[in-house]
Amino acid sequence: MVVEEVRQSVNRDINGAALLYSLLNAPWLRSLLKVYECLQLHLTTRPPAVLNAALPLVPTSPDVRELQRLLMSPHLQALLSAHDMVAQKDYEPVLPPLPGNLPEDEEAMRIVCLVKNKQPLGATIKRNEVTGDIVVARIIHGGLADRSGLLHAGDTLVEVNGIGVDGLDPEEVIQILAQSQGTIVFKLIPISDCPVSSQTMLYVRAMASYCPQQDPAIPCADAGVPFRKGDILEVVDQTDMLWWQARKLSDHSTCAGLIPSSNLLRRKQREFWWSQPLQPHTCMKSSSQDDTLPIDERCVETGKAAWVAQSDAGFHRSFRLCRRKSQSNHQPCYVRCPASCYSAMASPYEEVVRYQRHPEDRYRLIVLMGPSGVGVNELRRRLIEINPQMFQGPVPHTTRPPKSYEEVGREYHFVPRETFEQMVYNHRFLEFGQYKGNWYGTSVEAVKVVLDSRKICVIDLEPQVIQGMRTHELKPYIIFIKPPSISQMRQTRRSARIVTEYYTHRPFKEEDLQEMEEAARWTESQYCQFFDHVIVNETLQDACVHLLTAVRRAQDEPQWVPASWLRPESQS
Ligand SMILES: Nc1ncnc2c1ncn2[C@@H]1O[C@H](COP(=O)(O)OP(=O)(O)OP(=O)(O)O)[C@@H](O)[C@H]1O
Repeated sequence: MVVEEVRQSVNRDINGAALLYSLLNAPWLRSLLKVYECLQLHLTTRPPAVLNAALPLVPTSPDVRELQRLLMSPHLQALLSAHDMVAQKDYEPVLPPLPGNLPEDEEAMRIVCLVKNKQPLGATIKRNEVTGDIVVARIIHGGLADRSGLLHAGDTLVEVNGIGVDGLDPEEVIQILAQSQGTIVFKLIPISDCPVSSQTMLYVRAMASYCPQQDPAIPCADAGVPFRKGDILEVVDQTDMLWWQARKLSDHSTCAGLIPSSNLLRRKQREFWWSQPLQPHTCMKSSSQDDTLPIDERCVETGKAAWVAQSDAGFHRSFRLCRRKSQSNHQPCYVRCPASCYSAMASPYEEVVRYQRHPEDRYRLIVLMGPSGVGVNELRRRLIEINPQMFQGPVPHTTRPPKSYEEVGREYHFVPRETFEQMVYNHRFLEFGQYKGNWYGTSVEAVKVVLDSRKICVIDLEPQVIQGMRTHELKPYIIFIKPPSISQMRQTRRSARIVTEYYTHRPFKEEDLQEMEEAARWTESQYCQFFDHVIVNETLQDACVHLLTAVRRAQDEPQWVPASWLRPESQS
């Protein structure tokens, strides 16, 4: 502009010196030059802080330099720019204008507009039995209505999308809601005392399965959360005595749903149990009644050759009850027992917490379980063989006299019968049984000895003993070894040998495979809630790798465990 002005002045033949003088004296040019000088100065020297509060912002401070660096980093710049984009966005659709015919007592009314997207509304309604009004019964945690913060349980509906709900059934109101597209406009009388939400953050493991679609008592089946035994649930609201709100951890859903409260589920379990035909609980029968059955000494004895050879490696063929039934007419107890003869009725939800073993803590006990013949012993043996310095089995107790090649405390702890009985009386055995007049058992102390020696104790147990061994002392990590499909077993078990009742090894027969599959299915249906991990034993090599990985995870990664294990006063 200056140049242009001078050019025009020259064209008009005006005294150039006078013009230049007046130009340089022009206040705007002087100001401009001052600004320029200041900028030049600040390029070389940093400005001092004007206020004391601004002192920490002087760029020489390392904090400020770091902040500057952080703010300049591309991902933060991207975040800020994303924020700006969102902040400037005009949201669609535009809500309709408020209805003109607002009632006189508009103070008591509230107009709520919600934009319906693909999610359900997340609220249930019911009729107030006394007044006949349609009221909001429940707001589902994390749902559309909850996130709006505008609807509350107890609000009385007056209109939905301009249609008065007076005299309508809740089902008819639901129809209006279901048919509405885009926005839903509620006219409602808000509840006077908005109840304080009693949101809890409780994690539980379901000990029973639940299907809302099959429960006629649930207030709204669509709002129900189906779950299976063993699922971890995050309970977010226990306000209602009967229906809690929870979400399944595996669902990654933000919206919760309805689950029966602990008391209600227990009641449902009991009702289900009583509705079942009466069946004898053969699993409760004392094993000592029949000396030929309770313990199959083949399980204890047949591994003898391998055992002695490998005892340096710390491997014992473990002691187990009733692994392979004899040729008697006894049915295995699982055929007769109703599914509900276990503890789910006592506490259908088990409170759980995330537990990560501290490197200084004892290792968690590793428990392998599986139907007879599936390969539990084989996998245990291989695991110990891989690293005998790390893995070890507990030494069992017996009342039988030692054999010539046996060493006290190596193969067995040989104890008198009275001692054994005293140990039984004091609940010192995880598992015990009798065979041919002698008692055998695996004691808690034997397991603790291994754990105290900073080794990982690997043991195989029958599922019936799960309840008793789930203690904070042992913190067992239970791995279920599952058979693959029968056709895969036919392939993989071609050269495998099954231990039979006559001290012999013979090839697997078709009925062995079927029995194994059936037993696995039954065990899983009854006990899957206790399984921390399941390994399908198709090929031994793969199963071994999976087992090693699972054992490492159990010791080094966070796992869900019963909350009672971590309470110091726990007597679990
Ligand atoms: N994945 C597999 N592939 C081939 N053979 C296998 C596999 N797993 C196990 N076996 C073989 O099957 C036979 C039975 O295994 P194992 O003795 O470990 O069974 P178990 O589960 O301990 O049952 P039990 O206590 O009744 O003996 C063994 O000969 C074993 O080597």
